[in-house]
Order: sequence, then C-alpha cells, then structure tokens
Amino acid sequence: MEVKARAPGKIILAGEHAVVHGSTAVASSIDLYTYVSLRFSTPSSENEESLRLLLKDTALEFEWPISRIREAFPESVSLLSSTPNSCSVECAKSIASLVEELNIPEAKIGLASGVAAFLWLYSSIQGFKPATVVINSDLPLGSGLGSSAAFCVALAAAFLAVTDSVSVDVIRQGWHSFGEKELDLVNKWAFEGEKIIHGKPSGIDNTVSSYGNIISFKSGNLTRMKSNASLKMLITNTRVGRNTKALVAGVSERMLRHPDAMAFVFTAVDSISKELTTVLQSPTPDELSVTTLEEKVEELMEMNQGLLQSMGVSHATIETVLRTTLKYKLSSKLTGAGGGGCVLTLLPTLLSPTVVDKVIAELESNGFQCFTAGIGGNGVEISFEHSS
Ligand SMILES: Nc1ncnc2c1ncn2[C@@H]1O[C@H](COP(=O)(O)OP(=O)(O)O)[C@@H](O)[C@H]1O
Ligand SMILES: C[C@@](O)(CCOP(=O)(O)O)CC(=O)O
Ligand SMILES: [Mg+2]
Repeated sequence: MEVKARAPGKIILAGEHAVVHGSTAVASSIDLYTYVSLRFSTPSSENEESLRLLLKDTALEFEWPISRIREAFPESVSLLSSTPNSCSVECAKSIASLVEELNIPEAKIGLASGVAAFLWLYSSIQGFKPATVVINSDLPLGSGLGSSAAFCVALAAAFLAVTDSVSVDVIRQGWHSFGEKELDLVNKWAFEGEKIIHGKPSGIDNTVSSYGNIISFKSGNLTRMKSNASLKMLITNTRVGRNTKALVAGVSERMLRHPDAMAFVFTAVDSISKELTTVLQSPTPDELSVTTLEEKVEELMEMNQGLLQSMGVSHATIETVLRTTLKYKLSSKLTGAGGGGCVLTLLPTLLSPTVVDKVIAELESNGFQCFTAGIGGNGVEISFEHSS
C-alpha cells in the first residue's frame, strides 16, 4: 500500500513576523501543494534494510541503513506518535551527524534542516521501519509561501495515517481529509518539524496548511474565518532566495535593541490584522461594497508593508515590485518572511484585464515570476493506493 498526503502552501495577508511576538496575523491556504508518498519496503534477504528519501524538487536522493537510524535515536523515540514532543538537544546532535554524512552540496545546504525535520518526524512517528518516502512540491522553496510548513504537514499526515494514533478510512478512494482530532495531531507534529527548520515559528504556517481556509491566528490559537470576500491576489516571486530562520532571528535581535519601539510596531500590526479580520467577514451585498472592502484591504496592506520595512525584512527587489505596482495604483505587501521571496498585490474585482497584463509584463521584464493562486481551499488531505 502507498500512502499519499498533500498539504497546501499559504499567503499571509497581514501580520508575519509580528505573529512570532504575539500579534494577530491573517493567513490563507493556496491551491499549491507539497506531496508526500510513503511506501514501506518488503523485507528482502539480499539488501540491507534502509530508509530512502527522494526529494524530487531538488533532484536529491538519500538513504540510511535502518541500523544507522537505530543507533542515532533512542528506542523510546519511536513510541510517541500520539504525543508530539520536541527534539531534544541530544537528538538534534544525532540528527545533525546523520545529515552531515550526506555531504549535501553547498548550493543546496538549506535542505539540511528539511532533511533533519524529516528524520525527526519519521523516527518519532514510524520508528525504525524500512521505507521509501518521495516528496515533490508545486511551491517555490524558500519564497514565503510556506513550503517548509507544507513539507512538515504532509510528512506528519502521511506518517500518522498508518499508525494507531489516528483513525482513517484506508479503503476510501481519492483525496480526503482527517477528522478534527487527527488534524490537531498532524498540526502539532508539523509544528515540531517547523521548529527544526525555523528555530522559532509562530505556528501560523503549519496551522493554515493543516486546516486550510482563511484563518486569524494569535499566540498559538486559530480562529477560522467565514469570509464573504473573494480576493484575487497576484503573487510575484522576486526569485531572491532567503531563509526564514535568519530573518525571524534578525527581527528578534532588532527587538532586543529597540524593545519599546518594536513593541509599538507589533501592536500596530495586531490592530491591522484585527481590522482585516473584521473587514473580510463583513457582508458585501453589492459591487459598491466590494470596492469599498477592497480599498480597505489595500490600505491595510500598505500600512502592514510600512511596518515590515521598519522591522528590516524588506528588500530592494520587494521595493521594485511595490514601485511597479503603485504605477498602476495597485497595493502590495511582502508575504512570509520577506528579505526577497514573494510579494502580494491585490487585483480589484473591477480592474481591467489589460491593466493586469501590463503590470505582469512589467514585473516579468524585471526578471520576476508572476502567478495567481486560488485562495482559501482545503487543508491537508490523504489518499491510499492499494496495489492489485
Ligand atoms: N519540497 C521540499 N523538499 C525538500 N525540502 C523542503 C521542501 N519544502 C520545504 N523544504 C525545506 O524548507 C526550507 C524552506 O523553508 P523556509 O525558509 O521557511 O521558506 P518557505 O517556508 O517560505 O518556503 C527548505 O530550505 C528545506 O529545508
Ligand atoms: C515570518 C513568519 O511570520 C512567516 C514565515 O513564513 P515563510 O517560512 O517565509 O513562508 C514566521 C512565523 O510566523 O513562524
Ligand atoms: Mg517556512
């Protein structure tokens, strides 16, 4: 049997970074997914039993003898699938040496933290079973669309789907979701994986990837939103790679240097996210009110972007996107950790398609990549394939 899981990426409409420091943030899932396939190996007397990881997006393959994994993890690690817990310092050291032995090429070294999260999640949930895990994604990695969270959520879902900790219908065909209790467990495990990749995640990315839709999130608590607005966002990938862990650490350092000023910045972001939550849930009976709603969202996005600049997470390429879209009277903000990565631009309902084409052409002439994505769809889903 093959178990498949898919988990969506996300956009943050307001509140990134500040959410790490306790402010409210608003995020939505997008219809771009990370896919995980898990297949247990059939025992063979010829080959040594191993755990294989195939990362299709980066064309890398890794393999560990099961005996090596057993050495690295205490036996107790594998008995805890129903109680998500953090990787201890000792365990982190063992995982680091397993990852070092892989000699990941310098240009792809960002993957090391992802591989570490994989090893932790697999060993904790599945123990020491030989298997092959294949991963591929629609999401650009390290661009602010939550690839790290989608990766951890999809891994946790696939691994948990074949344990006694969750009850799922393995006979049912096609993609289907988990029950609430199962989702909560997937989300908690994914958060542990995100911790390995991000250092200090707020939990918003794994939560929106697990549950889907539009959520507002504060201090670990999620509120599902019933939004009446169908916002259309242009996503521009500046193609400048960056690392969320370093950017989050940079904001924390700025906070230590300027605690009072930064506290006001985070409070302002909290107010913006709360206002956005209200605006998005307001009734929109006619075209006029849709325009008014969109204008409010645009203004809140602009204000949030200003505050992200003051946190030090903008970038020259982000500023170029802002200037370019402003020429067409369109509002933009970075999404995710910033420092490059992706920028959101609201495309108002009444905007002419010719203007959309022009702005995209101008952004692409700068070497950026533009696309739109469906907002607010399903969260993580699983599917089982039985070989005949
Ligand atoms: N499909 C994938 N294959 C391998 N590693 C992945 C994948 N998706 C995410 N990762 C891990 O997550 C990291 C990117 O996470 P991050 O810096 O938080 O950016 P973002 O979450 O915005 O894409 C990658 O460097 C890698 O370690
Ligand atoms: C900057 C932050 O708010 C979002 C990071 O998102 P991403 O990894 O850049 O997709 C960090 C967090 O909330 O954990
Ligand atoms: Mg991330």
